[in-house]
Amino acid sequence: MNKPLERHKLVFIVNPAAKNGYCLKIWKRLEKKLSDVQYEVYFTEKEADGVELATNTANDAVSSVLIVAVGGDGTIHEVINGVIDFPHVTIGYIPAGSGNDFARGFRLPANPEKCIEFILKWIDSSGVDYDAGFYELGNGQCGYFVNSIGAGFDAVITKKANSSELKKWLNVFSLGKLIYAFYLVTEIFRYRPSTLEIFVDGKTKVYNKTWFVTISNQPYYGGGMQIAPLADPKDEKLNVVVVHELSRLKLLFLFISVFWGGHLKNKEVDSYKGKEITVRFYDSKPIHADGENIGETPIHIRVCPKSWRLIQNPDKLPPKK
Ligand SMILES: Nc1ncnc2c1ncn2[C@@H]1O[C@H](COP(=O)(O)OP(=O)(O)OP(=O)(O)O)[C@@H](O)[C@H]1O
Repeated sequence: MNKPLERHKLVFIVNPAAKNGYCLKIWKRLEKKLSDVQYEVYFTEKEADGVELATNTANDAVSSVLIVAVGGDGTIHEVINGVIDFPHVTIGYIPAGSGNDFARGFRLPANPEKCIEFILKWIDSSGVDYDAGFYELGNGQCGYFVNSIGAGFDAVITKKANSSELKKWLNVFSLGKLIYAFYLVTEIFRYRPSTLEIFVDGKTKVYNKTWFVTISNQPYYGGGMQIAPLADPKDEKLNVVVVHELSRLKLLFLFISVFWGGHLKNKEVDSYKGKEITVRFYDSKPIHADGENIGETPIHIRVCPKSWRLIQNPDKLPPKK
């Protein structure tokens, strides 16, 4: 007989389309590891299903529930948007997407099988409370993010990558994350940097010829780039990084140094922390939240301290910055 869990009801929300359909194969392998555990599983069928399934699961649960998202950063983004501030919900995550920056930033195992073992090992622990960010666009559209928000050039790259046929082919060889590098090189000659006005906790800063600004809860985005090495999802602040006034060639080199966080040494890169941020470009620019395109600037953002809980190895938390 399947073993009932002590603390939690266990529910999986699987995006079979993540990693261009490879996620479903990953799930079939994971099922074998769950043969003596009681659980429910739901599959997303289209965009935003993850939000609805997570909210319904939280509303239906009579007591503590562990909701495990299986997919990429878009899937965990949707699941957390569905259950933020539900005190009886704990989140688990199994990385089965192309980029998997959430797993990197929150120090979860990169291998899906290792990750399910990890979740089953820590399932009856209390979990760890983390911050999220809340955003609101000029048109009133709003939501939460757990990795980062980016406005400007990086959102252009994300937009291209998300609708790319090439990404499907790269995913066949597990190289899907290279898509960001590809569009970085092709779009750098088209993009026009412009003036950014940013309000952080009551102070205003203006940057000329700005390529992009990111507001991060954890350090990684774009498939392993350490854009905000100082971001800490437990410090009740968000990390702003502005890249401005540099040549196209220097920007290319800067993106290489982003993989180890070396870009912060450049005078054209400004990094600081804040709790409440408004971003306005003189001409409106696209925005992504956790790698999903959400609209255009202006955008207002604030930190939501300790607003969701993650199943985590208490000895291996993201380092304090
Ligand atoms: N059944 C489905 N068919 C098509 N799209 C879906 C389905 N279920 C969810 N989606 C959408 O798939 C999108 C991408 O999912 P996700 O980000 O998890 O995978 P990925 O793009 O492969 O990974 P990553 O974001 O880590 O690169 C999400 O925006 C989600 O709304």
